[in-house]
Amino acid sequence: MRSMTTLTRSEIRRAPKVLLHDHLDGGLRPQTVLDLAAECGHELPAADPASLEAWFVDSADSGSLVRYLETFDHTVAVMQTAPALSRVARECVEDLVADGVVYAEVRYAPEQHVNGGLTPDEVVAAVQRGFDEGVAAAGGRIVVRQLLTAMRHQARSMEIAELAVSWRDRGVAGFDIAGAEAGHPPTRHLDAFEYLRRENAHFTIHAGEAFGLPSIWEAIQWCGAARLGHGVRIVDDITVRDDGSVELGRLAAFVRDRRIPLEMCPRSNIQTGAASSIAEHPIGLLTRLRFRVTVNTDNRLMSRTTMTDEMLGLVEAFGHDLDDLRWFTINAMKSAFLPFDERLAIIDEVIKPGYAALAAR
Ligand SMILES: O=c1[nH]cnc2c1ncn2[C@@H]1O[C@H](CO)[C@@H](O)[C@H]1O
Ligand SMILES: [Zn+2]
Repeated sequence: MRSMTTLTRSEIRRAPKVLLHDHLDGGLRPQTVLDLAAECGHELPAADPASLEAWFVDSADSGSLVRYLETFDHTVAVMQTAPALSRVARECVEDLVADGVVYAEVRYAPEQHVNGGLTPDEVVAAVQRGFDEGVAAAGGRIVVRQLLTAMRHQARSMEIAELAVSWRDRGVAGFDIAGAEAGHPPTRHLDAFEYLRRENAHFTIHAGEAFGLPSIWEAIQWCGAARLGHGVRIVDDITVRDDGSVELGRLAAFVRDRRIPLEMCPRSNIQTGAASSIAEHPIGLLTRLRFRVTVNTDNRLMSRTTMTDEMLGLVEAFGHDLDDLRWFTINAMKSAFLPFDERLAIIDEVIKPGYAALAAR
């Protein structure tokens, strides 16, 4: 896997990338947070973009998911009007295009954006407007879809699931639950997941990040999740012996056998304490064991990251080459909540030629 010459940041940036796990309210530009806070009169912990960015990163660097999530109070507070939501969505697309992302599913919780009087439906419309503007300005270099998240400690998942179904042909590709994991098992929202299954709708579940195997097991075997948000704790069901041999427990074997995609977010996991460093992150083992691993950003603001940074970190820690990055990217595109023919078209017409062009240099 170690190539003769290590990939440079600029090569990785130019490589086509696919992003399945990115939070809209975790990816704002610091200057935008400042502008929107000034407009709505929200008080922030810092007054210039550099200090504000440092505040988000330092506060998120807490070693705990619960404290990591507290930083979202400030981003969510400034995303309460249609123009604010559209601006954040448009800039998100611009930033992903600059990062070399060719397909993205961006998630957020509509129920958190109704404090200014918008209905959840108006929230989704405002975000879609921003995505459409960003995609049009990028001249078709990216395809973007929304994932609607319900907060796992709240009780609005059924309503948000219905919203996802009502928007499914207008830019929403699926559904998710997020928020503090411990004490809020996915089965609390079983009615929403059962409804989505009856509707032939797609969903992923944040599971196995701050809590272990029971959460992953419920997400897959009770709720029917098509993908796992993070899923890092699946390593608790894998034994690596001193002689290097590996044994998978039944759940880990099921996840690998069924090719259940893992939406892995290495830098975010280091901040929340789910992993201690990139080199020690379970993504190394899971990649070696050929789980369906995908690489993601989670929260570009709080983790001061991009897809290029995430992949560069993996290249540095594990010696990955262009073929490995292509493997992560095709894994992700195969796992997208987009119709099969559209996934195939992006793989054949964008991803494969993009990597071939880079390899030929
Ligand atoms: O890594 C994560 N784990 C669990 N929840 C998260 C993570 N990142 C963000 N959110 C939560 O998802 C909401 C909607 O986007 C955010 O407001 C945040 O509370
Ligand atoms: Zn997440």
